[in-house]
Amino acid sequence: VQEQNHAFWDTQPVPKLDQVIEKNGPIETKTLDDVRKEPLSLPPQFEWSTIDVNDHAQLMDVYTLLNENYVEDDDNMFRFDYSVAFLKWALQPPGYLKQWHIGVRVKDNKKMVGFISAIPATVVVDKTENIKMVEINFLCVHKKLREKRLAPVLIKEITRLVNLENIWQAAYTAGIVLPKPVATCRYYHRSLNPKKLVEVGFSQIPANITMSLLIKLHKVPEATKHAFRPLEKKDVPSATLLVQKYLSKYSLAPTFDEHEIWHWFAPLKNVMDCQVLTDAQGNVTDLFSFYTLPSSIINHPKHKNLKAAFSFYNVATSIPVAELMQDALTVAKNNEFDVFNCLDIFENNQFIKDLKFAPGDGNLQYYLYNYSTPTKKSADIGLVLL
Ligand SMILES: CCCCCCCCCCCCCC(=O)CSCCNC(=O)CCNC(=O)[C@H](O)C(C)(C)COP(=O)(O)OP(=O)(O)OC[C@H]1O[C@@H](n2cnc3c(N)ncnc32)[C@H](O)[C@@H]1OP(=O)(O)O
Ligand SMILES: CN(C)Cc1n[nH]c2ccc(-c3ccc(F)cc3OCCn3ccnc3)cc12
Repeated sequence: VQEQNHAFWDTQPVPKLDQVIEKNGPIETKTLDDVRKEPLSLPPQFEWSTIDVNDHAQLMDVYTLLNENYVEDDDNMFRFDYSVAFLKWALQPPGYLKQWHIGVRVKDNKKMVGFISAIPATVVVDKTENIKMVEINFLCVHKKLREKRLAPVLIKEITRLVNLENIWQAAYTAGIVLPKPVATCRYYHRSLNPKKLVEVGFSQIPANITMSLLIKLHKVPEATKHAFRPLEKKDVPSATLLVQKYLSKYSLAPTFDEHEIWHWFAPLKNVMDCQVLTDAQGNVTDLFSFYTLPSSIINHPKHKNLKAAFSFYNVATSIPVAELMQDALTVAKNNEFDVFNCLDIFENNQFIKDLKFAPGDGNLQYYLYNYSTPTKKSADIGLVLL
């Protein structure tokens, strides 16, 4: 029995928490005529503000709002610190629309106090349904304006602007349980700089082992075992075929055309690392990728930031996946990352233990908006949201 009453989510086309779902399909069907033409009303002291991420000042407003008010861990010790370059990359994939980068500002002083974004994506559900949808991300309300029901207004406004483009489904993830998770995934951390992680309280030193032993236990090879090199534009055709073939095995996965592959996987300093192995014909046979997402360390005297790598998409066909990821750890360590994070999605359970990942303290829930589908196991998920 589910006691929770979700005053907003119970009005939305999402399955109830206690609903058992048998088949796939939209929950409601509307036409453009049903979509409001004017923006949702905000409380009188606020105004909508479409963010032009090509305008550095406006992008800085988004950066600052998130840097000060975005997702924290359960103990409020760390807060994600998405960089300016990361946000520009995340918000401007092929086909992006600037009207889907929505800010809320205080009318008097133009201070940004809210944000939500949508980017276009094609997501395949249960290997059969190719759905043109959006990925929703970076929902944020300033700490001083919490629990005033502003989030539902932001969500309804982005829904309206997406519907106006004749798109009726969305994918999103969150650390909290809402109606109704498509999958509940766990996250895992591989220490690369155990001394700093212990100093900042990210991890504890296990009983009766010394720091020097902890460091030794987490050593990674100084050089990769295989001849990985950064992805280049010439690799895009074969990398696209490799990634597409791999993702088609999963029950929730995106499709990427060549433009999207180049956008999401092109190496970008402090944002995206992607390295490949190729065969004698120059075709990509193996690929690892991870993104750079530091966290601010809240109120620490010595350390201000934790440099974290987050596993993105990885494909191994000529070597075992554990060797692919071992080399990814080496590249991350050599680039001064403190920790390498991944979820228990894809076939990640095949390397999480052997490569000494430790479980994190929470879950990441996957959601679809206006689409019913039977619950998936984590290992069925082939989609990564930033
Ligand atoms: C066809 C297109 C469709 C597009 C849209 C698809 C859907 C997209 C959905 C969005 C996906 C975002 C994905 C994403 O960005 C990745 S998840 C990260 C979300 N952001 C953060 O956690 C940052 C820190 N927290 C905040 O800024 C605020 O706490 C937020 C803004 C989160 C809530 O602000 P607040 O001041 O704390 O709360 P009220 O305004 O009073 O509102 C309370 C209502 O909001 C519901 N709530 C709370 N957190 C939520 C969350 N993370 N998703 C969805 N709903 C969330 C909550 O259940 C309640 O509804 P209920 O009463 O029914 O339970
Ligand atoms: C996915 N994307 C939507 C951001 C997002 N939103 N909500 C979240 C909740 C957990 C994770 C997450 C995902 C993978 C991972 F290895 C660790 C994580 O969080 C650790 C706890 N934490 C939160 C902030 N600083 C530390 C991401 C997110």
